[in-house]
Amino acid sequence: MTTKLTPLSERSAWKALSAHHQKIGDTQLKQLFAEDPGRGERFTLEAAGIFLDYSKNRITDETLKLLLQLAEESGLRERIDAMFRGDKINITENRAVLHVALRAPQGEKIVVDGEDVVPGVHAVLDKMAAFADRVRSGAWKGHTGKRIKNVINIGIGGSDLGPVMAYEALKHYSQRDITFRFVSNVDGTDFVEAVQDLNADETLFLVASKTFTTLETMTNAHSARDWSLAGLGGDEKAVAKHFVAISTNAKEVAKFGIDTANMFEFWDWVGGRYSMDSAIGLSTMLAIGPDNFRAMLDGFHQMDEHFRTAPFASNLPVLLGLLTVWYTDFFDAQTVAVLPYEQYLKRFPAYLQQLTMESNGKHVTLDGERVATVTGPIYWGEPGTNGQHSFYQLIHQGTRLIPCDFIGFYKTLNPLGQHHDMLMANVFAQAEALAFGKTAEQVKAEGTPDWLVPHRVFEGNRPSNTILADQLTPEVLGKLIALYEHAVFTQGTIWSIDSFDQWGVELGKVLAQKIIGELESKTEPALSHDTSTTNLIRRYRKNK
Ligand SMILES: O=P(O)(O)OC[C@H]1O[C@H](O)[C@H](O)[C@@H](O)[C@@H]1O
Repeated sequence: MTTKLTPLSERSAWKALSAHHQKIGDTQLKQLFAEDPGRGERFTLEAAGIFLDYSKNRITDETLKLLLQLAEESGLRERIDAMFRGDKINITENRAVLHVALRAPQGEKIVVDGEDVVPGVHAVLDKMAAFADRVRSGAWKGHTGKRIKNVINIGIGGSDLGPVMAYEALKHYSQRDITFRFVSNVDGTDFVEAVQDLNADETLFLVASKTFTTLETMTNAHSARDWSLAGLGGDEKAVAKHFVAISTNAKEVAKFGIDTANMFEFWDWVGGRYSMDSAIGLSTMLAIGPDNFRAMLDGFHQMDEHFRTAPFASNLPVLLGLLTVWYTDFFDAQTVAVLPYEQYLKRFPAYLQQLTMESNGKHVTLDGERVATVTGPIYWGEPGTNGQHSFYQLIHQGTRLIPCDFIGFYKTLNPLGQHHDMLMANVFAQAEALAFGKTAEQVKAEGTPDWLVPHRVFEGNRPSNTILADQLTPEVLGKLIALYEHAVFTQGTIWSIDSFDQWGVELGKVLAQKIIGELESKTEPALSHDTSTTNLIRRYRKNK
């Protein structure tokens, strides 16, 4: 970093926000709505076909003004420009951060190390499309001449969560005569269960790994290779028809035994958790076809352009990101619940967990100083209405403040009687109940005995966003994901952290490597761990 950043707590907007929070922090949403009849319409924003109602947040016009000022003071504009320009803003890995280039239309120019990366992106997309067409049409044959009926993606983290989420989200558009499965865990059960009813001669494995060195993925890929060869008469030549690789690391791909002609490339400027729209999305393209995949990319791009060009006050990802900072740092909210009222988005919260928490789970600033404020909240959630019958109790009546993002669609992909209206009624009802609650007077007026009244009171004043879109199409999915990607970027910029590295995952990996040897050694290993770890290892060795 060339210029040293003003520490967050010394930025004038931050100080003003602290004072402002003292003043309005306890103000009730009920009061804010009563005082301002236009609030429910004014605090909304529609862009790129995504509608956001943020009126049920504990904010006033002044809060918004100060949050937007904080974005300016934190250099958000410059950071956005730097990212889109291909600057190496991932400073700890000295890398550009260019997931936006993955959806840049042909003809756009984004230069990294003197090279325009956009033509390469489109060359890979074309290669993926040609391959996907062959597999989907049956032109691509397995080793024994049969068509591919099963596709198994082997990957973990960003090489799994994005593909699974997108496959589930876009299942409506998928080719139903191909079975898709996803193997990620190094627990052998994951692989064994995924293949137990499949024939090797009809099964294609996609080995997805940015580094192609990840322990879990390589272990699963080797087991897949053994399983394939066993089912195909042990002929090594079969590998070429049943394995393709998706990676940035051609050397390791070749070492594994996959012909690099069967490799779909991406680049070090694509972070794992930002890679589901790169070649890592090959399973998605195989499922929904190249046209739908391109429509998804177009959706991403529309949100990218909105984020890049819209003034902050009318910028969806900026507002979403700033509101999260507001609750995390001033209300001590530790989590954000993401609640999609759309069954197809059932894996969206899990996907967002890596996107948000691996990005902003950081405790040092870009300057290497310990942060002075709290950073990345915990994201979690389940699709509605299921969550309502499980954990919503705590959101409504517990002691914690949990800001919620409700996500819903005007139209369902599966019209069925009254189902969709019922589903959406629940979105609106939950947000209303959280915000406005139910007073003791109201409870009493219903004839509730006095002793029961406190139990039945809803305090309200629980904030939420409601995000609405037309229908869950590939394009809309792209927009939604980009919305969160850029909201995470906005948060990371305010906190002045590197949202694009993930050093926190390293230590456990290194220690596990050592312990694997200790668990497997034939002779009693000399152990030099703490007494707890030593004891656990000994106990496992004795009982395994
Ligand atoms: O794609 P790979 O190189 O196999 O990495 C898979 C995942 O593992 C790492 O540990 C990181 O925490 C993730 O960011 C990454 O997505």
